[in-house]
Amino acid sequence: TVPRSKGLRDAEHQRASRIPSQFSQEERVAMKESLKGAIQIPTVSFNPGEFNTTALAEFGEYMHKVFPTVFRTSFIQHEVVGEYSHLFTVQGSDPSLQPYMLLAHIDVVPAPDQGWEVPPFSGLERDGFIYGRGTLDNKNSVMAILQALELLLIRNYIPRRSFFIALGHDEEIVAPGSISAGVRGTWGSEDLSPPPGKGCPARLHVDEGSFILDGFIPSLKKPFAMVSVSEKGSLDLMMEVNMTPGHSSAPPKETSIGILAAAVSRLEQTPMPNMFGSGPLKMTLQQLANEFSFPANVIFNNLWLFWPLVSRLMERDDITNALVRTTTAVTMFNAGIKVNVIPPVAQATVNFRIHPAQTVQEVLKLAKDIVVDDRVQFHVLEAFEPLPVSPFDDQALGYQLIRQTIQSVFPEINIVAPGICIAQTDSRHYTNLTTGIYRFNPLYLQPQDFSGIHGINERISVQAFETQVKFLFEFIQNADTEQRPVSHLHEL
Ligand SMILES: CCCCCCCC/C=C\CCCCCCCC(=O)N[C@@H](CCC(N)=O)C(=O)O
Ligand SMILES: [Zn+2]
Ligand SMILES: [Zn+2]
Repeated sequence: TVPRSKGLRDAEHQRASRIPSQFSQEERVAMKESLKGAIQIPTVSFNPGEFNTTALAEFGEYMHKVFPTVFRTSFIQHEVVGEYSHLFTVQGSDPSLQPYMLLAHIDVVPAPDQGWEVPPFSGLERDGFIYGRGTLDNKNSVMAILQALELLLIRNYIPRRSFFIALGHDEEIVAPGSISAGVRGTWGSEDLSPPPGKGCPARLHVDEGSFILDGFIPSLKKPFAMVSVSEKGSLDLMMEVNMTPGHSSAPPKETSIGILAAAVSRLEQTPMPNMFGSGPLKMTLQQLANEFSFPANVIFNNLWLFWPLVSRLMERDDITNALVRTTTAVTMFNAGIKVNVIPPVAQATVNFRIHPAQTVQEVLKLAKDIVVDDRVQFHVLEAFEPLPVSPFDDQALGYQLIRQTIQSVFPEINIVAPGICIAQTDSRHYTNLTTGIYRFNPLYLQPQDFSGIHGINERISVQAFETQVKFLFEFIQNADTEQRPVSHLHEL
């Protein structure tokens, strides 16, 4: 008999053992209640080393409670890393298949009650939405990943391809990241080659960092899925002015506050150069070109001619502006000790998000050239370069797995395009592990929803969360493909 081709056997195997992503009403109610419970635990991270450790510990116990099958399955190893991060190793039946990693984070940014329609840690459901800090960034992913795995295990699923689930507790802190440090600790130090029996380090990461984008570009009526294949760099710059304090009844021409305020104002009034045309954005727009209505479709199909117009139009909106340049955000200003004392010191912190066409050093020099005042001292608090672009061609197995799952779970979406994450994610800590780092949250995002991320009234629809669980339920099974990276195939 003629042996079946591996591909055919693989497809047949996939179909034969496929578990349909259909959930009972009881399971659907349980999953949304589990998310609500997660939101109610205030796992806030404030500054390096400043976390709500009580809440983080409570969250660890909560996961055991709502996902019992995950924790009692023999081929799943659970490790606590850095006291409050969690690393799950799900051992597949075919150790020859390179594993992948699903990333999410447990911690959330603070959320003062002010402006919220419901208390930010209530997890209340209103009009089909679950409200709360972390519903989009990023407890939805934490809970969806574990929920999908729990539902698969209940249905006697055994993965063929191993995978890791890394749930960090300090993603919102701009710092080395405990879970990635913990992964290094688990798998070995620098080269991240694991000790024997630990399996290969992951070759594909899926993390937060993009969505199915709906309504972000005028004249693009249809939503499209943008998979972030890179992310911007970041520079946290503290500027400081020191002066001799004194009695405010005889003030100098300029105080430290006045000098620094003028410097900060110059930075705000002098945007960094528009870098449109370099980086993933142009690829994103070229893939979208035919989705635009006339005359936009002509413009986006001829960016060689119309790029000056497009780059100017993208500057008008804060979010698309973030795609074409390094952004400058003055986020902190501290000065003054008393109303009748000349302030001895003024400090301001500026958060730059660096466009992939620039480097930390270039931005630092540009900032100094804009400030042009030797009385202003520059202190770099934290900085990292824009990330490399992950492969997204037809041979990039990781990207294609995501695309395949998007098309099966969101059949109405006919464009999946590579893009760049305008924010940062923990995935940057894994660049020495793999080139296959992708950022995608399988849910629709509209501009008004984006304002909830780190803002007020962050919320996710019950339907969107259920679909996110479905996506992961499908993705984990899709990853069981036997396809292996061969010479012309990128590693996972
Ligand atoms: C051409 C199409 C238009 C594209 C519009 C993009 C819309 C925005 C989409 C996604 C943005 C991602 C936001 C979610 C991820 C945020 C992750 C986060 O908050 N990270 C923090 C932590 C930083 C760190 N760990 O160092 C941050 O970025 O500050
Ligand atoms: Zn996040
Ligand atoms: Zn965040």
